[in-house]
Amino acid sequence: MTNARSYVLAAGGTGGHMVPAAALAAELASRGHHVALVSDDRGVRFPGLFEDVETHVLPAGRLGGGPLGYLRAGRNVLAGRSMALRLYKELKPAAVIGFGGYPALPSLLAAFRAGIPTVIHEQNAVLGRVNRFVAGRVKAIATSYDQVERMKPGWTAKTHLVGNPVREAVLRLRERPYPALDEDGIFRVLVTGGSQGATVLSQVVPDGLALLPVHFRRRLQVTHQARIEDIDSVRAKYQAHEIPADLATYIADMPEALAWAHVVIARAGASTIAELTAAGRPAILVPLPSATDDHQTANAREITKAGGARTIPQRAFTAAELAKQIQKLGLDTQGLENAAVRARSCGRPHAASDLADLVESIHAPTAPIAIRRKAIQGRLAHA
Ligand SMILES: CC(=O)N[C@H]1[C@@H](OP(=O)(O)OP(=O)(O)OC[C@H]2O[C@@H](n3ccc(=O)[nH]c3=O)[C@H](O)[C@@H]2O)O[C@H](CO)[C@@H](O)[C@@H]1O
Repeated sequence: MTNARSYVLAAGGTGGHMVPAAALAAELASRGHHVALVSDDRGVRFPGLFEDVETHVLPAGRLGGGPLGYLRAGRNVLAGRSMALRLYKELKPAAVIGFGGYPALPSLLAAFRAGIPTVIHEQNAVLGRVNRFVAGRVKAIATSYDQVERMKPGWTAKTHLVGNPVREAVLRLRERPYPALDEDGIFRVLVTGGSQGATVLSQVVPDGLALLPVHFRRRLQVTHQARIEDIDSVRAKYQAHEIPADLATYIADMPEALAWAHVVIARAGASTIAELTAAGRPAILVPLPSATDDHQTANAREITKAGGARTIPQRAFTAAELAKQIQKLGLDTQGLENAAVRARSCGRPHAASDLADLVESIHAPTAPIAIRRKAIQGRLAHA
């Protein structure tokens, strides 16, 4: 393939950064390009995402922790940048694509130093810290929402709305109908707190579901992702309430869990929202209040406004409130199906291919190796 290029993807360690990076890696690989991932220890080991991708761990630093913390972080960033420069000599990437998170920073700084074109992708409705730090110097900024807070007017010309790429298996759910729901049939609830789980969902959801009238409670089938330290108490609660529940600290096959869910109770992490809107699943969202710049509340806005989700701030997320919301939803089959359609209407199913198009359009100042060689041979032939 003459236009095969090498690309480096740089992403932080949480699922919110790694999942879209994996979706772009798959899309670029399917176009014949070579892709390498640069991340931290956590990122490269993310379950089920990068088995077929070349991975590199670089030191990175998280800013904060007083003067000593900053010093340590600065040292790590510089060490990571030097290692990335050595890596680029070998890989000769046509572009470096950052997905935010501190582990992405050294790779982007190295790309600036080496004159390699850069693209950043922002998953959230608020530009994250690392992306904000580098946004002025990158060639293109890809966003997931129409409205992104913390952007500067000077960046508009290089900003492209592509959406937040999801896994192929999630995208396929778009063509599957909302699971059949009849008034006395099984009602499936999926509970997920993002890649790290969320204690508040474990504290509130089992007790909230237990408050439902008995005929509704008997219809419930729950899949609940809980943090390791919470899982035993969550299991005990569901058993005590006689609500059938499958529990996991990490749901390995999230596309399948989503496929069957009638309603999803979740945090409002960027990939969770992208998956709900790709598949079209109604949701009750409880944004993480401590998220930087309250970005999860911002992420939840579009799907909530469209009528595909209800957002409950964590301070108001009580068992009684949850029971009220679930009962309202569960008793209105048509309303739930409408909410599924509205959630789906917010999806951006071409995100991975639009982002790959953008990346391919950002050429390195020099052409890819194969083409360059051909051009030199051509020039020699004409000499
Ligand atoms: C706590 C925190 O700081 N979270 C941030 C983190 O995402 P965080 O990883 O918490 O959450 P996201 O919703 O963005 O992504 C979670 C991903 O993990 C997958 N998953 C999750 C649970 C599970 O059991 N199985 C599974 O496969 C989900 O399907 C999804 O693809 O980065 C996102 C993107 O910058 C932010 O929007 C989030 O606010």
